[in-house]
Formats: sequence, structure tokens, C-alpha cells
Amino acid sequence: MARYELVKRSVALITLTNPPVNASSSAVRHAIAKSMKCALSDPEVTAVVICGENGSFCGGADIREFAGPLKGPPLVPLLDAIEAGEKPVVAAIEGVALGGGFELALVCHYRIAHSKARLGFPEVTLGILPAAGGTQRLLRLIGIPAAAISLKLGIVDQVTEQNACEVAVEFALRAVAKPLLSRRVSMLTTRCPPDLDALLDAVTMQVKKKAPGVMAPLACIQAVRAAATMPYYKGIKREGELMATLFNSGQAWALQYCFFAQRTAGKWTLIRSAAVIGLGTMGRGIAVCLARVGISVIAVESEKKLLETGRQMVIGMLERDAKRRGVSASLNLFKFTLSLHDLKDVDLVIEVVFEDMALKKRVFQELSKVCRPATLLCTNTSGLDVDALAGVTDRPHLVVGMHFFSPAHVMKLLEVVCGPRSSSETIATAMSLGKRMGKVSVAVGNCPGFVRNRMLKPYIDQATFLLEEGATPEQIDKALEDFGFAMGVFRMSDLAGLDVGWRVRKESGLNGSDVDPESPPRRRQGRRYCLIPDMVCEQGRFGQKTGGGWYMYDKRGGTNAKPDPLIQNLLETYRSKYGIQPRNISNQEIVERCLFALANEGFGILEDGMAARPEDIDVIYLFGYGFPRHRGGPMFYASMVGLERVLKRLEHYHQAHPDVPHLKPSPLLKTLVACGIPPVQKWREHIKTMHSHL
Ligand SMILES: CCCCCCCC(=O)CC(=O)SCCNC(=O)CCNC(=O)[C@H](O)C(C)(C)COP(=O)(O)OP(=O)(O)OC[C@H]1O[C@@H](n2cnc3c(N)ncnc32)[C@H](O)[C@@H]1OP(=O)(O)O
Ligand SMILES: NC(=O)C1=CN([C@@H]2O[C@H](COP(=O)(O)OP(=O)(O)OC[C@H]3O[C@@H](n4cnc5c(N)ncnc54)[C@H](O)[C@@H]3O)[C@@H](O)[C@H]2O)C=CC1
Repeated sequence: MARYELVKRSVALITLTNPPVNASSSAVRHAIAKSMKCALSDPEVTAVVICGENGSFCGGADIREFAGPLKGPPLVPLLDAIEAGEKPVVAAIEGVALGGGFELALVCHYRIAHSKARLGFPEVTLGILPAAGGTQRLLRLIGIPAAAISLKLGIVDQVTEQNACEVAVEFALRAVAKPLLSRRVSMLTTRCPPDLDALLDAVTMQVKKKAPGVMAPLACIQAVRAAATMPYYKGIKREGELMATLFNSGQAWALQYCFFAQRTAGKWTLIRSAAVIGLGTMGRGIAVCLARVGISVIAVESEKKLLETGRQMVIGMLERDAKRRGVSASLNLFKFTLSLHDLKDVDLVIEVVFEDMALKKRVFQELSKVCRPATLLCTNTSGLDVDALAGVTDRPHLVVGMHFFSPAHVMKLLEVVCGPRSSSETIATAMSLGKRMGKVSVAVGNCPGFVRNRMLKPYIDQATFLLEEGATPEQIDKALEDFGFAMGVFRMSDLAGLDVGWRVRKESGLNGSDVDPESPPRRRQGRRYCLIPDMVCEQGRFGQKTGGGWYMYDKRGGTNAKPDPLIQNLLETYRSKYGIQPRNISNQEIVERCLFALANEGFGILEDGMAARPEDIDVIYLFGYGFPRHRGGPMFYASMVGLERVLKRLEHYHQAHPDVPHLKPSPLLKTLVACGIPPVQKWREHIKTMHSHL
């Protein structure tokens, strides 16, 4: 519910993690209390930054908890303790800081807000008032006749267009030596106009006229009067008394009921029940994603033993997930079966069996027979033709790809693969189901590899070509990690498992018995091909899961990657076998070749109409491959480097490696350069004229 980490050696970063709005539930309050204790007692820590995950600081108290008895640490003492602490605490506000979230920001000694952040006390709309010192502190900070803009009012210390958390960390480092006394808002005196009584009377009149009979706004005015006329400790007591009256009033219950009713009414959904076929690596995670949002799930396996294993795994995952979120596991939503006939009434099916077209076709034919005519049929294939599957059903318009990424219950990205016959309603339903499951859904076209994996191929290819030419996995990874990736390409491949790509290459005739014996060395299907990844796999090295891949690990499943002399040997033998003279390769070349090849494929995808706009590609890479957010995504990065330069460098590299088609600049890149290099947001205008599959 809150992540605690040390950044820049001495700043404790506390990240609230309670999606969707990081409401301060009892579990979140508990985690804040624990993290603050840690930060204040650790001599290494000199300052603290509090932020929220997923672009939202904190949406206030968890309103769902208002119905039951107060659990977890009460907010007022928790907030008072933060303010009284001897280390500077900086709030990094993105998205919303509302209600209790704003109160949390007010006890921090400094506030850094993104320019689009929204701060405020919407409590009156829930029939209550900010009762964790909010009325008392805000008034002390801005005075009674408050104006309009938070920076001018002095609510925030800095407004930024950048990542608020990063700015706050730098700010915190500078705040370390400064005195904290004047930063404790509760110690300030409220600035009052001389005619306070007249002002409050006039506001009372206005409120009574505008909202006759409504209690909360009037209570707020009384709290304001307390802030103006009483010392903090008395003011907060008054605030608490007013809250107690409101909290137990029918008005508060009614208004809170309206809040949820409004959201429930908006939740008209086609999907109440779903089926998942195949409980392997992906199927389990997908089943958990569905159940997490209250959809009943029928889970299907092919054999009794596998069904039992799948069941155990799903239950374990659900229980761990529920524990982490402080809710009870929704086991009753599940039914496990071996028979597809049990799926006759479900609203949607997600097929997650082996990546085998013949098998998937058999499953889709069968589904076509057993499911009611309106059931949506989805596939999690990572690259097979969705339309070929649609073609074997009686309802091609209801067939769509829902491409999750591993681990499916964790990874945010969902590619919704639109076949040429998928109807708009089918696509919209899959997109909205993705959103409901908390995914970032992006509609993509039906081409081999779709968007993420199609782009990944040239990126990985470049990395392996660089190995042939003289680089090492650790050198390439270091260059990419310095660029901003959490993991370079080889560490990432070891994490994902090398066998998947190996199987795909075999199936596409790139290695194994199907290879044309006449193929010249290091060439396949008319283009350059690096054999090193296949050689690594042939040694049973599939990455972390086998204890070795591009690196060695202390054990199977280990995560601590160490350079492996065996790989070094393999590279040297390979180079001498094929007469390659290793050369020194600069980090610049590594970054350019990997990233420009990635972006170049992105231009190709836009041109083919397989993604609707560059923003979609960037979002896919941010959420589906950990592309460094501060670089904006591969397409935005290309625009920042300058399209002309990207074009020139690609031309240069393509000239040096003419047998690598991925380095040949895409026609769209050339068009954009020719038409004056529009900013990324305007590329769409130049793509519109081309054929879109979306
Ligand atoms: C005696 C001492 C006692 C101490 C008492 C301490 C006093 C307090 O601490 C008082 C409080 O904070 S009361 C809460 C104040 N905060 C609010 O009123 C914000 C309410 N939320 C919003 O305005 C919008 O959701 C928001 C603007 C945040 C986002 O809008 P969107 O349109 O993007 O999204 P929604 O569809 O509205 O919401 C998404 C899902 O989140 C749920 N949710 C939102 N805010 C929540 C909240 N504060 N608590 C619990 N659930 C919340 C919302 O219900 C929706 O859920 P689903 O429908 O299931 O998806
Ligand atoms: N593993 C990954 O990282 C990703 C995989 N995918 C795709 O998801 C699909 C599944 O992949 P994984 O979960 O990794 O495979 P897996 O091998 O872990 O699981 C497949 C499961 O399907 C079951 N199965 C096979 N035939 C069946 C049938 N007729 N009825 C019911 N169950 C059946 C198998 O017993 C097995 O448990 C593939 O299409 C794959 O390309 C997509 C994204 C990522």
C-alpha cells in the first residue's frame, strides 16, 4: 500500500500504492506510519518525499471504509507526527491531492505540484468536512480571503511541468539544512481580515440561500471561524466535533451513497462472466485480472492434473493479491472445468492455449459451436493471425485479440488486436474490459508480432549484431541502462526467458531442421542473421529460470546477473569461426542502432496503419517494455533527437549494413523530414492519408 525506498543515497521516497486514486485506506495509513518511522529513525535518511503511484498523489480517505468502524491508525495523530518530524518532508503532487490527500500534503514541509495537479477539499460533497486538520492548516497557510491560484496563495512551493517526484527529490536534498519551524503550517497564525465576522456572516447567508438545509458547508464556515480565532490545538478539536456531528448524519450517508451510486450507474457492462482456456503462465494471470474486478470466471484445462495445478496456482495468486490489497479473495467467482460445454452462457472467452495455430483453430471451432451467438471470442496469441482464427468461427465480427504481457496480473499493457472483421463494438468492449481490469489498453492492427513484439525484433537484432561485431552483453546493457532503461536488452531477455524467441525462430524456419541448407553463413531468408541466441539456447540456457542465459545467476530463478566467461568464450569462438575482427564499439553507436532501429520499425507500423498514432506506440513501450518515461517513448525520443538526424544516422548504418533491412529508413520518416519535421502530435495528419487498419 506504500513503497519505501532510498533514492539519491539519503532521500526516503514513500510512494502510495492503492489504485486507482491511492485513497488513504487503513492499510495505506498503516504503511505511511511504518515508512515514516523508518525514515525518521534511519541516520542515512536526511529528507523524505511522499508521492503517489500512477500519476495520482492521493484521492483522500477511502470512502468505502466510512461504512464500517475506524480501522488502522487514525489520520490526525499520523499527520501531526509527520509535521512535527525533524527531517524535511516534501509532497510530490501529481494528479489529485484531495481531502485527506490534501491534508497529507499540508503537513509536509514543502509541496511540489505538477501544473496539472488538482488540490482541494471536496468533503462537503460527501456531507462531511476535512477533519484531519485540513480546515485549520489551510487557513493558516493562505489566510481567510483566499484568492485563486495555489502557487500565488502559497499552497505549493513549486509548480513543475516535469515529473513532480523527481523534482521533489532534488528539492528535498536542497531543503536538508534549512530550519523547519516556519514550515510547520499548524504553527502559523491565520491571516484574517478586520471584518471577519461580517465576511463569515455574508458567506453563511450565501450558503444558506444556495444550499438550503445542507449541513456540511455551514460546518465548514464554523471550522474556518475556529481557525481564525483559536490556537491550532483548540481549532482541531472544534474541527473534530463538527466532523463527528456531520459524520453520523443522514446527510453524509446520503451524499456518500450518491457518490458511489453515480459511479455504479455508469458501469453498464456487457461482460459479467468470462472463460479462460488454458491455465499456463498467461492464463492464470488473466483469470486473476478478471476475477479482481468481479467477473465470474470459468477456467478450462485439457487434463485433470493440469486443471488441479492451475487451480492451485490461481487460488494462491488470488489470495496473495487480495492480501496485498487488503480485501478478501474472490474465490467464489471461479469454476474449474475440463469441458468447453460449460462455456455456453459466458459473455466472453479468452483463449490462452499453446501458440499453435492448428490447436487454436480447433478451440475456436469448438467455441463457435458451444457458446451462445453473442459471446465474444478473444485470443491471447502473441503473434498469430487473429483473422485466421476469426475465419473458422460463425462470428468473425466478435473475434478480437486481447494480448496481455507476462506476468499478466502485473503488467499494465494490453494490446487489443483488431482483425479486419472485428466489429467496432467488439473492439470497444475489449478496450473497456481492459480499462476495467486496470490495464492501459491500446488498439493495434493484426500484423505479425502486433506492435510491441514487432518493434522488439529489430531492437534485439541490433543488440545481437553488436555482439557479433565486438560488444559484450554487459557493455550493451550498460549503455541502454545509462540511457534510462531499468534493464538492458540482455538482462531483460534473461528475465523474460530466451526459449520463447527460440521457439518462434524455429517455427519461422530461421533455425533448426527447416533452414535451407544452401543459406550462406549468418544469413537467413535473404537477410543478416545472428546465430548466437540460438547457440545460447542450445546449451539449455534460457535465462534466469535455468540459472543462466546471457549472464550467470547464483541459482535457478536468481536475479543477480553476473558476466559469464562461458558467454565470453562463445563470442570469441563464434567471431573467429566466421572471421569477424572484433572492434571497439562506442555507447553512442549502441544506443543509436538499438533505438533508431526500434523507432524506425515504429514509423513502419504507423505507415502500415497498424497503430493509429505515435502516442499509442509510445504508450505501448512505456507500459509494455519499461521504456524510460523521461524519454517519452521511442517515437517521442526520435522527435527529440530530431528526425533529420535519425534519418541521417539510419542511412549511415544501413549503408554500413545493407543486409539489415530494419536499418533502412522508413518512407514515413522520410516524408516527415521532407514536410518540415512536424512535432510528434502532428504526425497523425501525415499518416491519415495512408491506409489505416484501425
Ligand atoms: C475523526 C477523524 C476522521 C478523519 C477523517 C479524515 C477526513 C478525510 O480524510 C476526508 C476525506 O478525505 S473524504 C474523501 C475526499 N476525497 C474525495 O471526495 C475524492 C473523491 N473522488 C473523486 O472526486 C474522483 O474519484 C477523482 C477526482 C479522485 C477521480 O475521478 P475519475 O473520474 O478519474 O475516477 P472515478 O470514476 O471518480 O473514480 C475511480 C474509482 O475510484 C474510486 N474512488 C475515487 N475516490 C475514492 C475515494 N476517496 N475512496 C474510495 N474510492 C474512491 C471510485 O469509486 C471509482 O471506483 P470504481 O467505480 O470501483 O472504479
Ligand atoms: N508466456 C508469455 O510471455 C506470453 C504468452 N502469450 C501467448 O499466450 C498463450 C499461452 O502462452 P503461455 O501461457 O506462456 O503457455 P503455457 O504453455 O504456459 O500454457 C498453455 C496452457 O494451455 C493449456 N492447453 C493446451 N491446450 C489446451 C486445450 N485444448 N484446452 C485447454 N487448455 C489447453 C496447456 O495445458 C497449458 O497449461 C500463447 O498463445 C502465447 O503465445 C502472450 C503473451 C506473453
